[in-house]
Amino acid sequence: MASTSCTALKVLAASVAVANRSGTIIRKILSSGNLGIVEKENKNDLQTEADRAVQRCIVSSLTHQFPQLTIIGEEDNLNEMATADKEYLETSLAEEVLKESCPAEYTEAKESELVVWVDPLDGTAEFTQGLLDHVTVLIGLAWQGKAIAGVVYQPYFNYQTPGAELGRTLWGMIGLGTFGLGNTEPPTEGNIITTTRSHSNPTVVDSVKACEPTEVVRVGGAGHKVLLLLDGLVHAYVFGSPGCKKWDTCAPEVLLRAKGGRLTDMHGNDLKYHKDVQHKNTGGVLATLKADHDWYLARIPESVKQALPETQVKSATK
Ligand SMILES: Nc1ncnc2c1ncn2[C@@H]1O[C@H](COP(=O)(O)O)[C@@H](OP(=O)(O)O)[C@H]1O
Ligand SMILES: [Mg+2]
Ligand SMILES: [Mg+2]
Ligand SMILES: [Mg+2]
Repeated sequence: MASTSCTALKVLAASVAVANRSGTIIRKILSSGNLGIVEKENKNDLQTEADRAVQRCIVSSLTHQFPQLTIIGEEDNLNEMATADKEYLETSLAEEVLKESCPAEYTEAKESELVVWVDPLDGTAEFTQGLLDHVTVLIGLAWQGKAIAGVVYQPYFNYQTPGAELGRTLWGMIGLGTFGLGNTEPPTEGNIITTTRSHSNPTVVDSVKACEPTEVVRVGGAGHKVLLLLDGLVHAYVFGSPGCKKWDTCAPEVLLRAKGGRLTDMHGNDLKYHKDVQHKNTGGVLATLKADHDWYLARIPESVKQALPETQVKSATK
């Protein structure tokens, strides 16, 4: 099989398997009733036992199988202990990924050149408030500074539909496509914009307003907001703030771009995912699937752009 010699596809297959395993961990912790909530930088920046356990699971599982990867996760101080964490070791590879052929441009990508951006639980604020379908697990793979593959796992998809299967896995690779989706056609009328529910500020408000929405959908999670685009429920995701990080955007960006969409900062620049890049997406986030991305870019006020400088990379050669 062509895929067996493609490291990027193998790492993606392992990421899909471990993302599925993460769902079991998150659901078990929520049903235990003890979320172990910790405030990080401020009261709007929370971490739960699910964030910690899932990061340990993902980092230990990927490190065990691919020791030369660079893995950068949201939750600090967990990576070292994760290598010794046998409880959470997931070593399977997702067959549905392995059966695909590696796009020619990635056959040369070496394990030591791949950077994996991990958000063990995106939408933590909403998770603690019981808005469970806002939660996703995000694992994105970057090579030569570009997002090339990723998985978005939504552990509580369908949780309000009795009898329906709980959870869904969406994965993709640039050049291969996005898998696990249904309808992606946007609403035929209006200009529906999704943005943050729990991290708003004046530049967030100004950028949304300038894009002339007919409706604003305020929900949690960068992953969840990109799923709204991919499910054809909104036209654009507009976030005029430096609060989102590379682990929030890497995997969702792949799923969008592999379907022909775009995800840029507020200046229209592509985001960079080199291992030594600044973690914050300082230029904000603008994402579209079928809508005219440049139309939204043209409406972002100069004052917002000035407040959101482009992200710096220490060395763009890695
Ligand atoms: N001002 C801010 N401070 C900290 N994190 C922020 C932030 N703005 C956005 N984020 C992070 O970006 C992600 C999407 O934010 P939002 O749901 O508000 O759109 C969340 O990821 P996590 O839930 O993984 O921490 C959130 O924490
Ligand atoms: Mg967080
Ligand atoms: Mg996040
Ligand atoms: Mg998170």
